[in-house]
Amino acid sequence: MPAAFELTNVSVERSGKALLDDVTWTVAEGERWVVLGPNGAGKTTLLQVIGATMHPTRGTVRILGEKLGEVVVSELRTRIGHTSTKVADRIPPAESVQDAVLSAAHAVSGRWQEEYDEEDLARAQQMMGEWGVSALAGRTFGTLSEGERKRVLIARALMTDPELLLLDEPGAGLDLGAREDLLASLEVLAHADDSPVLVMVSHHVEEIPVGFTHVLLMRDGKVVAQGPLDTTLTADNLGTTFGQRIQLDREGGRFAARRAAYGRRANRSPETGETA
Ligand SMILES: Nc1ncnc2c1ncn2[C@@H]1O[C@H](COP(=O)(O)OP(=O)(O)OP(=O)(O)O)[C@@H](O)[C@H]1O
Repeated sequence: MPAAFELTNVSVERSGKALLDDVTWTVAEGERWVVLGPNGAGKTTLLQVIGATMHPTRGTVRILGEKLGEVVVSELRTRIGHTSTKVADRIPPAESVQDAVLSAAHAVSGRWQEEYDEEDLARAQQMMGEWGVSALAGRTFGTLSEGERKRVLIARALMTDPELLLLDEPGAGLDLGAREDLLASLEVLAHADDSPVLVMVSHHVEEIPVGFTHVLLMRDGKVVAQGPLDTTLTADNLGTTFGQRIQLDREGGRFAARRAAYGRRANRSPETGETA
């Protein structure tokens, strides 16, 4: 499989602080990754580098066959869908949901005088349908609940049929039902053959949709571990990432984690549930 993106010895420094510290990471087409780590680990910074909205201080970044520093980033960004609170903040509260999705076709956050054709409108309506927000098409973005907003942002991110989709904490702020609904939709996306490469940032293993294939664990700007979910998402690796002894359980492809009880062995087999 060709690489969707490739980071080699990437560091990002700001105000003398290493936000990313020597990160090397390759993601191939067809893979679905989750990036986990505590607050301040550098997850959002990492997504900004992959989304071509931040340049590294050191190292090499290749995204969708293009090398950062040698490519017109505005063109590269049209091939990448990105959802985050920053993207949400750029959408005017008075923008209709339909225009919030449609305007992605011109990579603008507020519809103004751009021209949209029938194809654009059909695509926006299809995306709103697939993400369950068609009934909200006429509502203003500023009046949406957090769960509705998250779905509209994903519909918008998929509007341009991107090759790479970056989801920064899509489950944050959602109630149990809204989270489970979103996970079910992401599970469908993860299993679809024509889906883009997916990279999702989260704080919680409970938010990993079934169908995701790989995990990257971060702490203090560094990679703690990376690789296939089955072998890399272990209690030991989570413990190192979050600085605690962790008990990890897995059932039906979903994960659950909590602090390990004192004296208990933290490593529980994800397959059998038995402690090792
Ligand atoms: N411009 C900057 N100057 C200095 N420090 C910064 C700058 N931008 C971010 N940071 C710091 O870099 C660290 C990594 O930030 P980042 O937002 O990438 O972490 P994160 O893992 O996404 O955190 P969270 O889970 O809380 O969203 C944080 O400690 C943050 O305060």
